[in-house]
Amino acid sequence: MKRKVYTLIFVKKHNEVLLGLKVRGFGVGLWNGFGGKVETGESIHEGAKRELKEESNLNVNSLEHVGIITYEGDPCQSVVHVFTTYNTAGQLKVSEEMNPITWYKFNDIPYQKMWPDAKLWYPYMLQDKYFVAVIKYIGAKISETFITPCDANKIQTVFKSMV
Ligand SMILES: CNc1ncnc2c1ncn2[C@@H]1O[C@H](COP(=O)(O)OP(=O)(O)OP(=O)(O)O)[C@@H](O)[C@H]1O
Repeated sequence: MKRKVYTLIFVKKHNEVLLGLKVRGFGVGLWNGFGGKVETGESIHEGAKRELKEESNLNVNSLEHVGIITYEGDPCQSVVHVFTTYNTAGQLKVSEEMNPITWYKFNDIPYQKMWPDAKLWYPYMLQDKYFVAVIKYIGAKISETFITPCDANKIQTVFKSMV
């Protein structure tokens, strides 16, 4: 079975993270990082940079790969590669996909208006701790989870085996 491959990028500064409210498509009405499907012919990093630009107008040189989330069951079977960055260039702008775009303090993340799995792995992402997660959904509800911290070398090995 071929899984859809997605990227999810979190722009961070000090104790704040940039989130956008999804105004169309998958996860509409929920706050999320920036990202989308990796397209044929582009690398996962290229896809991540393109989506960040399309959705927020921000440019980024280097992204840190901090997590891999595998989603089982509904709403779809997918792999999401999670990246963070502290370094962006350009003027932040809302887009047709994300509006508004807001800095949220780490202790004020709107988990009640996000995918239900977010609160399980954001603590890792916010602390730049590498992690691997498997989340199984039945309909809109989580039925099983497995989340573990992972050292940076191991996650790179897993990542390379997937690309
Ligand atoms: C189920 N639990 C989940 N929790 C948090 N985030 C999730 C997620 N499942 C998918 N995601 C992210 O949601 C975005 C969808 O993007 P989506 O709009 O479908 O992709 P893309 O921009 O390519 O679509 P267009 O076809 O161009 O509209 C993308 O960032 C992807 O990483």
